[in-house]
Amino acid sequence: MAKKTKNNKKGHNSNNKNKKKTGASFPNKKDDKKLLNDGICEYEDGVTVEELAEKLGKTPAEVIKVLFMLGTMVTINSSLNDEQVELICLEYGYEAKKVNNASALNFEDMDIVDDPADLQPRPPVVTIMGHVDHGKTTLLDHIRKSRVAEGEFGGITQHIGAYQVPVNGKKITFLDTPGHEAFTAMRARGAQCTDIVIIVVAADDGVMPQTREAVDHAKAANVPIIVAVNKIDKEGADPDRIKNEVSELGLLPEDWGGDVPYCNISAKKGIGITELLETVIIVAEMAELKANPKRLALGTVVEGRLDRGRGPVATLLVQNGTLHAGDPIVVGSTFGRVRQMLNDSGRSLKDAGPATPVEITGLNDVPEAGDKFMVFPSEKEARRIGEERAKIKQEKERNTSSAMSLDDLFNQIKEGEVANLNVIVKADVNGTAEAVRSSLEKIDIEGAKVNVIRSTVGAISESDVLLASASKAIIYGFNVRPDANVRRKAEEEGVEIRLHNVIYKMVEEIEAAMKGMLAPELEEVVTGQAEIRQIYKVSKLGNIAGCYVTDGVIKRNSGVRLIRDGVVVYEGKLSSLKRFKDDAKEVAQGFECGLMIENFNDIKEGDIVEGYIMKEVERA
Ligand SMILES: Nc1nc2c(ncn2[C@@H]2O[C@H](COP(=O)(O)OP(=O)(O)OP(=O)(O)O)[C@@H](O)[C@H]2O)c(=O)[nH]1
Repeated sequence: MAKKTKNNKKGHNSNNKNKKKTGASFPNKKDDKKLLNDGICEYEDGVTVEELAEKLGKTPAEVIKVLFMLGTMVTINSSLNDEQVELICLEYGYEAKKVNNASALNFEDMDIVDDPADLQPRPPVVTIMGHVDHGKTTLLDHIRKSRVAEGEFGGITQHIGAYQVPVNGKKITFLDTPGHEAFTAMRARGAQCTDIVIIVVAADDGVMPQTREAVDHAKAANVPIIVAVNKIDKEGADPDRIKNEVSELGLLPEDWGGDVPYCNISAKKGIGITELLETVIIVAEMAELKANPKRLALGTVVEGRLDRGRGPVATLLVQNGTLHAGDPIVVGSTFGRVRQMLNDSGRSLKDAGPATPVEITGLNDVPEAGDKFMVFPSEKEARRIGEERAKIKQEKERNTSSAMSLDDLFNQIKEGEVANLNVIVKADVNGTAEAVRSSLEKIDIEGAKVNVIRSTVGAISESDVLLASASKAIIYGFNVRPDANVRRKAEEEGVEIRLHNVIYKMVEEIEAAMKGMLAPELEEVVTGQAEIRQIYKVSKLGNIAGCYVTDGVIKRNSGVRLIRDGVVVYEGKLSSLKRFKDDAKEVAQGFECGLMIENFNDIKEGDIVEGYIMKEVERA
């Protein structure tokens, strides 16, 4: 993002409702002046006397007088029509130019083009990711504390969700929530704040599932990666082995001819941290990160919370421009005036330039992490746009749309919108995951290809759903299932999960979708889940599962599958379902039951029995 800051959030179609009256023009004071100097006065539909007067540097009374002289009576709050605006502008020697005001309302989607002369280098924003217990928090804490020792920043650090450290006269901004969940949740909301990702891998452990996930997420976000091999102080630590393992994830070390820097560190003992930070600076310099400190600020919410005493509090990361105390601001669908602005040492600030994290108060409501913010020239305008956005948000929430579904696919291919279908594959065993990946990657229909962004072994997790949502991907589960929470999350995010157990059928399904020939769909409806709590061995019959229905209902005649640790162990039918001694047609949530699965005896306590029926559904 060197010369042009563009947040191109696809799929965020401009909505007619967004084109309603929003008041004065695009909020860049400097540009406003320039436009006036060039002899042009930009205005929007519905501009009021007061707003136009402000733009022209006149008092409302002067503007009212001009119209009065021309025979029209208006008040300070009257909206002006095009002819009236033109007459007033003419009077003061300007040409009136009407601009579409939808852009100010959808400021996330605006092309922000800065004059190259205004651009200045800015600090990088860094996120630390890696497997559980590999030392992310220890590393973040160590870096945070070390800067206190440097004395430059001083004071006690506050946890506001992000902090800055000085390194050789430059600064680095760290986002303080380690792990890829937060990172992906932000990305899913269209917020791309991270410039560099540090992947932490423990030298005594090596590449683990979440290491892979973190690498997938960083790659999907297309940001430079630095690998920090941590815990090198530990006995048995073998940094070279780790380097080998990590490089197999497609992160070829610099000293092996690749472009990924590796740093050996001990977050606990503070070994190698200086080198790591210096590496961040070098990578940042290569990325030529720049911003325009002169424009009105815009950026992203890192955290939002309600403080009892102070009201809504938000941590904002300024990504371009400079935020000033007192600025009128729209944050997501909230608005206000920056009342109090604190840095990560709890110090009050008047101004905050690009890549600075600040905690502010003064908003009318609590925004969400990942929301975008933008400063506007007047509080009135901020209020109007904030209120309009809140209305639109409510409407959107009422008709949630899906991230991507097979049904959408053909239409989008036809319209040339989709060149690649992003897919996440989760499978029960490694061989299958690989086989599925390679079969899918061979599909090529009408130039549209399948792009497998993740293919791993294990149950479908919330992290998969978030990655799918962020990358508009479909999740394919191969002999694995999402649990009830994950299914709910997928519904919330509008992510489609397809479950299969035969590879060629899955390939056929995708090909059919791409060609627009999906057969009437049989949709599986999960009726409920029961947990096996006890096993009764009956010599003549086999194993009876003593279950507790945890969700929905288990029906006698439905299909069932046995799930162990998220993996489907068996699929079949029930051979009996009983409540106490009596046969039951169905048993509902909160009740106990005894059941047997036809031709299957290998049940264990803690296994989940999932009941499902197949229902034919019309395609949209
Ligand atoms: N010996 C040694 N131990 C370390 C080092 N870094 C972290 N640890 C220890 O490893 C454990 C896990 O560290 P955390 O920083 O909590 O790991 P994390 O990656 O943030 O873990 P989660 O927040 O659970 O994902 C703690 O007991 C740390 O003290 C290191 O460089 N050397």
